[in-house]
Amino acid sequence: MKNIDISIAVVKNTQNLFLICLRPDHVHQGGKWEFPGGKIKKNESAEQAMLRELKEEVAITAVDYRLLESTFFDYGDKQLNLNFFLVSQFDGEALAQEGQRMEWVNKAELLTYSFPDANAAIIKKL
Ligand SMILES: Nc1nc2c([nH]c(=O)n2[C@H]2C[C@H](O)[C@@H](COP(=O)(O)OP(=O)(O)OP(=O)(O)O)O2)c(=O)[nH]1
Ligand SMILES: [Mg+2]
Repeated sequence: MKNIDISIAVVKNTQNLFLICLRPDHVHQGGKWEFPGGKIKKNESAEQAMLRELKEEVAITAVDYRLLESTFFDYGDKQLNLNFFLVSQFDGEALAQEGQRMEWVNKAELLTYSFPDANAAIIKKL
């Protein structure tokens, strides 16, 4: 099976809080918390996908951002290439667009939430 390309936005606000959302139960890695993001579409760059997913899922526009890490992770049922961006400035107010639970949490709180295994390394580095 082909690897699936994913873009993820780690959004940090001016109070050093991170934006996280709860994945619905029925999806891959359901019931885990996540950073907004999703699959990169055909003919789209990792950056474009990150910008699109942020708008679609939480209605904000990234202004200042950089690629933190691109990494491969094998879940057994799915193989992913994940591109993690750190968004340090954005326009708009984050609002969950898909009815998902959404929270702003500090670094210490972040460590107490359950994330997909692919996130462990990046969360340690934040
Ligand atoms: N959004 C997000 N996905 C993550 C994270 N960590 C992680 O392993 N994943 C995995 C879970 C999924 O297999 C994949 C993301 O796909 P997704 O379900 O969000 O895709 P999407 O937004 O395009 O959703 P859809 O339109 O296909 O329903 O990456 C994370 O922090 N955020
Ligand atoms: Mg998504």
